[in-house]
Amino acid sequence: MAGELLRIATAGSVDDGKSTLIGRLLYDSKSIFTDQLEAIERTSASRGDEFADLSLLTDGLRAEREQGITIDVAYRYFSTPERKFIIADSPGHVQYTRNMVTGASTADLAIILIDARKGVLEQTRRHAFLSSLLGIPHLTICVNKMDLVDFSQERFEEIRDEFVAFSAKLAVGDLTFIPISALQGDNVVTRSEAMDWYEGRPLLGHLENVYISSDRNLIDARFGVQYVIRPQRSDGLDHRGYAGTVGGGAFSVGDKVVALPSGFGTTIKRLWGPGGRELTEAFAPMAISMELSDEIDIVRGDMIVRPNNRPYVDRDVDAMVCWFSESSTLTPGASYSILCGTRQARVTVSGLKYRLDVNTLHRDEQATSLQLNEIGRLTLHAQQPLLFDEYRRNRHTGSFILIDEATNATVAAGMITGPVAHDTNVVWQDTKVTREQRAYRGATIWMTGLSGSGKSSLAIELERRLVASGQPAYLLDGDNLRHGLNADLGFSDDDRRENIRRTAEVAALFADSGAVVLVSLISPFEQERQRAREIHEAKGLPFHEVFLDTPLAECEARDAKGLYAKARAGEITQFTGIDSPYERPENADIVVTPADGTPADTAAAILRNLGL
Ligand SMILES: Nc1ncnc2c1ncn2[C@@H]1O[C@H](COP(=O)(O)OS(=O)(=O)O)[C@@H](OP(=O)(O)O)[C@H]1O
Ligand SMILES: Nc1ncnc2c1ncn2[C@@H]1O[C@H](COP(=O)(O)OP(=O)(O)O)[C@@H](O)[C@H]1O
Repeated sequence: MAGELLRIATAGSVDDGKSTLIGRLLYDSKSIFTDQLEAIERTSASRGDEFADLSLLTDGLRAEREQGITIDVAYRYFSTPERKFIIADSPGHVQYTRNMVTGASTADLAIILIDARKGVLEQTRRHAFLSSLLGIPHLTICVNKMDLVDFSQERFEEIRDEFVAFSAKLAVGDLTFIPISALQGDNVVTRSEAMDWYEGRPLLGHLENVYISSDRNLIDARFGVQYVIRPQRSDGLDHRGYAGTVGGGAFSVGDKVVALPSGFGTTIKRLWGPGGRELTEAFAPMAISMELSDEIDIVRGDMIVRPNNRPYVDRDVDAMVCWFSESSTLTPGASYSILCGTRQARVTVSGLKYRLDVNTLHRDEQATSLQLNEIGRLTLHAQQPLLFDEYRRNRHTGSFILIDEATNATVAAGMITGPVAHDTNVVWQDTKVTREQRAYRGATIWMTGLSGSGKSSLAIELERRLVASGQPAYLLDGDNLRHGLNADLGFSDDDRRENIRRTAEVAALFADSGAVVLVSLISPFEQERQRAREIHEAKGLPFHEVFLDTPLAECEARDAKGLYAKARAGEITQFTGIDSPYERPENADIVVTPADGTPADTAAAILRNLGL
């Protein structure tokens, strides 16, 4: 735990004693330079104050830093033998929401100050709501100025109970209450003798011990490409690499990865950490660079992930947004540039669902715009697919900013709720006939492989044999579906995904009716094949994935349709295996190679194998 970094956000109004508290933490943990300290003591003494006014320290520093900074969040650093700390101090004045959203979005813990005399105020509720919206895992409520209420346990408990009653409505993770006097130092760094009824740790002890390791998302490996490093012979580092920040999980040398949105698969060859140190493993939130085993086309804004754990790749997102701009308002139909991870795209506000009153949590569904500091739920439509997770799952890959293209100003920060949910007014209609009552039990046999790998030949043979044996069977061939159901789709990655999705849905309907469905579709993407399986399994239908593992060279030599020749000549583009990816199945139920013989031989073996 030693040396682990804790990011702290503070919230409170000017009078709550926030600056004094921060000053006290710095002062008592001996992180203030002596000369600065003396100056403060002199000023305080000249004012006749009994205690050194520590707010002078942070306020002074802030004033210096603020020049030219539009969003004024001051960061203070200090450390103890246990931990390192960064405090983002967002001023409590009118810009509170914007500042807090900016300063607190990466915080592990938020400190909310309550004046013991005043109790829970509207702004306390607002700060608690923002902390919960920002997904800050730990919330520490410091009931300050306890010296002014005679260190009363009763008053402390009254405030605590009131806050707990309110926060029950919010998604607050870990909640801690500490009675303090920032001015006199009670329960800040050392235990208060005046409040022996309080049995918990003082604030600093709490900050040193709060358990944060399990807050990080260690499961979803995410690496957004920030820069492409090109080979430069002069510096000896003659390689192509990708630099960025690990936004979740961990990556090791040798890991299988895919680059999104292209879907090209490869492995990690080398990793470097800060200062060019070579690593065997890198994890969030390290800034690293990565070299891959294959020269694949990756650009800034792409994301490197594991094949079996991918973010959403979608053009439509549903999000909570905080509007930052003083000079403009957010209205549906307006377009902005979105920066989501390292990816930049053009988006249009496709809908404003409601504006949220942060004080009452009331949702105004009649709202038609968002003004400065207002928060709303909306949908965005991007011109290119975005790569994202839900904010509550990953704060790094689930957040974004909106930029005004005309002024280049950041006008909003957003937290992604998820991809846009489809029409929720549609209810599943159950029918009266159960699968058991039908004469035949259906299933889907899904053939995947390169063009020319033998999918259609095998599927035709399977269908012929099944029908001959009296089993209803039906062939869904990619080429044929593209003449009708999928006539609107081309061969872009997105269109192929939609092609696979539709075909999987139709296959599941046929299978549900009792037919054995033979699907013959290149279906180049692992995630969509997996989705096809899930669509079947959700309905209790057997799904068998058959991978026609015919080498590209062999498919190209066959070239029954002359398409490879055309693709090589550049007459057709996005051709699978040539300039469009094919992700080899990781979990196929059956793998067929040319050595297995004719389609008739293979069909017979498969039917035997499946007991059909
Ligand atoms: N650019 C490009 N890439 C791949 N295939 C192409 C392309 N253009 C046309 N064709 C022909 O379309 C057939 C593939 O369609 P699918 O629906 O199976 O493809 S996919 O699953 O959506 O990737 C495929 O049929 P098969 O050869 O039977 O696989 C091709 O004949
Ligand atoms: N097992 C096999 N051995 C040799 N050639 C085959 C085999 N299966 C298919 N072929 C031939 O390969 C070509 C492409 O087959 P096809 O079934 O149309 O593939 P796909 O549907 O995957 O594009 C055809 O000329 C076909 O006769």
